[in-house]
Amino acid sequence: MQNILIKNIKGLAGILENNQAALRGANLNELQQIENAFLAIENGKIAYYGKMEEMAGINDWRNLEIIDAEGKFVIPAYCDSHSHIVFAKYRETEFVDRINGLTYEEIGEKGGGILNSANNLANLSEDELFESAMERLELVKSFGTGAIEIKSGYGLTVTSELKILRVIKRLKEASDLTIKATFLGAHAFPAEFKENNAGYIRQIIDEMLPVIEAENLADYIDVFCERNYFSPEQLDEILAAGVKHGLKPKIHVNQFSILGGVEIGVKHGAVSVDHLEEFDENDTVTMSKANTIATALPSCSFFLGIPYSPVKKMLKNNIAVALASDYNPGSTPSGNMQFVNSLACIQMKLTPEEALNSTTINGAYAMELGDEMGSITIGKKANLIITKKISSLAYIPYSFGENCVERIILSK
Ligand SMILES: N=CN[C@@H](CCC(=O)O)C(=O)O
Ligand SMILES: [Zn+2]
Repeated sequence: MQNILIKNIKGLAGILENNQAALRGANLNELQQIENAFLAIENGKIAYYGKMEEMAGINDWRNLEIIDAEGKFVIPAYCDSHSHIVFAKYRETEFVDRINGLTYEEIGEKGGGILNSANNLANLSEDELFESAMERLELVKSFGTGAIEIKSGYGLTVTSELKILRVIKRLKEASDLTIKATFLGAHAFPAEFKENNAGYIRQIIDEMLPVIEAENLADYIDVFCERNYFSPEQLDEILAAGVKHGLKPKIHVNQFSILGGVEIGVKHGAVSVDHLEEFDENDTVTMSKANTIATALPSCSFFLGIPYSPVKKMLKNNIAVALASDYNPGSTPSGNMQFVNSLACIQMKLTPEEALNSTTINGAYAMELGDEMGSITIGKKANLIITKKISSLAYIPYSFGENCVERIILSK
């Protein structure tokens, strides 16, 4: 990567030195900023930054791309810690079904939903899945995403789950985004295991996990713990097996109902527990004492018309909160993290600063990438957004639907 000097930056925001963990409570509202700044990138890393008048520090001007960012902001690229972007087809017919009165849960019960996506995916080749997922990665990159977690979960057979994870492994190599892979074989019970749940769980534990470990196909294990999907007991069993195979949990819990999944995730050392549209006092107590990050997915609430996760209350209780897209064909057909910031402010009442920190540094920690990216920090990877000319940082969530990103700089 060529060395880069960005000069005349209107506002360099998201500066964070000497930080070692996800931000909590009032710290999430702190967004350190330098006006009229410069930032220098050497060998893909943030080498120096400061006020324009301090720019003399740079001594090697050879092989240097100079970017004039007058009127523009430089912020960390978004870290999207929850997505399902390897899928076969969008599901807009279910969208129309919902407009006509069916609920997301009723569509799932009729064999639509996740099972529909699994049927669509079964016949596609690894190459076809790779091509469409690469296009989605380019799309989210254009909206400012620099790192993303991608789940399997639309396979639901040994062959198809491994196929998806092999696609994600190829994406990790081919894309300039930083990618983490999550095994979500426990996304739904396939129709043939409807009466024999234990049989499918045996496939996950005895046939999928050993191959995943042997081929190093995943970083995390996920389970959709929900009524009609996986019970708390099944969650417990699958997480224990995943941990034995070296995978840390990052799980789907409390989307529609509270079944005790948060506590089980924390017990197994989950990096994050995700969704949390439903969240009670027990969950609050558990999460305020845990290192586990609470990841909310406001675009899913927006699209399905379900409650927004009570993140403002979580912040008051000192819980580490991240926000992610949940990009998938069923509940969230968008991976636009600027829109996530808009919903965070408009619907969840976060400040623009809290929203930005939740989608950058805390998103990075929710993928165990907090030491490498997610903030403007000397020595971190230069994963940055240069905005268009905008009046203030609050303009980004305020101008929902607009793309405020002019350029994204990424290094892996
Ligand atoms: N809720 C479970 N999984 C996905 C949606 C899956 C689908 O509808 O295809 C989610 O996180 O929202
Ligand atoms: Zn999800």
